[in-house]
Amino acid sequence: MGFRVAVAGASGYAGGELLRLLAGHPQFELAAITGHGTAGSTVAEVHPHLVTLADRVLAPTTAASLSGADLVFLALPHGQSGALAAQLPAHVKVVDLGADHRLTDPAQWAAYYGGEHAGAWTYGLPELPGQRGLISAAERVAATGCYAATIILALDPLLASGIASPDDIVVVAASGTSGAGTNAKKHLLGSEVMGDLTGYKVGAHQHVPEIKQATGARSLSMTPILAPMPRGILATVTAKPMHRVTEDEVRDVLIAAYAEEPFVFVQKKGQQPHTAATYGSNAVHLQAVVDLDSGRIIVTSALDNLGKGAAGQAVQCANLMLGLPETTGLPINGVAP
Ligand SMILES: NC(=O)C1=CN([C@@H]2O[C@H](COP(=O)(O)OP(=O)(O)OC[C@H]3O[C@@H](n4cnc5c(N)ncnc54)[C@H](OP(=O)(O)O)[C@@H]3O)[C@@H](O)[C@H]2O)C=CC1
Ligand SMILES: CC(=O)N[C@@H](CCC(=O)OP(=O)(O)O)C(=O)O
Repeated sequence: MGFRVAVAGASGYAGGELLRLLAGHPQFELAAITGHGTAGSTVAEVHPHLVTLADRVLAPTTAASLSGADLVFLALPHGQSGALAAQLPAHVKVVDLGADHRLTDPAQWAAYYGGEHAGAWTYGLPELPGQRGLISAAERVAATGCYAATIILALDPLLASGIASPDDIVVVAASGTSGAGTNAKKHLLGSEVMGDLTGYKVGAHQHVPEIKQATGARSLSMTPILAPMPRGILATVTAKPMHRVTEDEVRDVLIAAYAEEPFVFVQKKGQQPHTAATYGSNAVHLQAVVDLDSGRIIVTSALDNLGKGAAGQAVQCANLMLGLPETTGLPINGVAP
């Protein structure tokens, strides 16, 4: 039996990637698709790459237009999901791609986002130990942030195994420009982004509390960098080992943590993850080394911010919530070159 799914915020980058995945999903039928300023436009006008949906028209984003679906994906700006989700009937399952329902601590929400805290939902990262069952049983799921997914998947096995200290974790991570959404266009003109690297939100990125909440990290410093590419995140996660460790020991921790995971790939020794290798897929590529000088553990992690970082993650959660095989409709191989 198939399911009817709806997408709110379908004109955005995350919404567009959702439409692309849902159009190829064998068990999902697209019910409503909605936009805000673009309501009334066709998909051809906002996403010319989605030719099989070209004539579909975006409805306004209202509870009434979304309520006919079995499951609704919300791909709206921060602060817009809470009120809308509260108006949806209880029998409609919801996956929120935004941040509104990720944090359990209202004080952390206030510190990093501001405004009223909408309350926490089940956190949508199936690879976290114990989380898959919770997602399967949930009616409402808050999918991960894009940086958060990249970093949590690199860090959690280190902390869960006790091989690394939860204190003094340092992350440097570069993101493609689609991470900033379509509204950032004016500030992300190609002529300004091409040939440039810059840090932003340095020392105060909103995904820090999310990563700490998911992994139990106690102290984490994160430096995000805007990279001149449309998609992809590469994170380097550097942690202090609890005792002297070898590269093989750290790699074994990652390999054991993800042995049964369909979307997480620990690279062969000597290889490093490439963002381009994850484009268009729901895969995460990881590698671990031990720093020759400091002895610190360095895990590098790459994914597609619109794939496993957003739309792919959301579809993975939706599959679980609807009792489908988790990998249904999700590409594992990337697109290259
Ligand atoms: N981009 C990414 O890599 C990731 C994004 N996310 C999250 O997904 C969500 C969407 O992100 P993204 O697609 O990048 O953002 P975009 O800015 O590209 O898209 C935002 C969408 O929300 C709609 N919208 C804008 N304002 C309002 C409003 N006031 N009320 C209702 N709808 C509105 C827009 O409609 P219209 O265009 O018609 O005005 C558009 O469909 C965000 O919460 C983001 O943080 C999560 C992980 C990764
Ligand atoms: C390049 C860029 O600006 N990226 C955004 C990603 C934010 C995002 O998508 O946030 P959520 O995943 O929490 O929804 C940023 O760093 O804020």
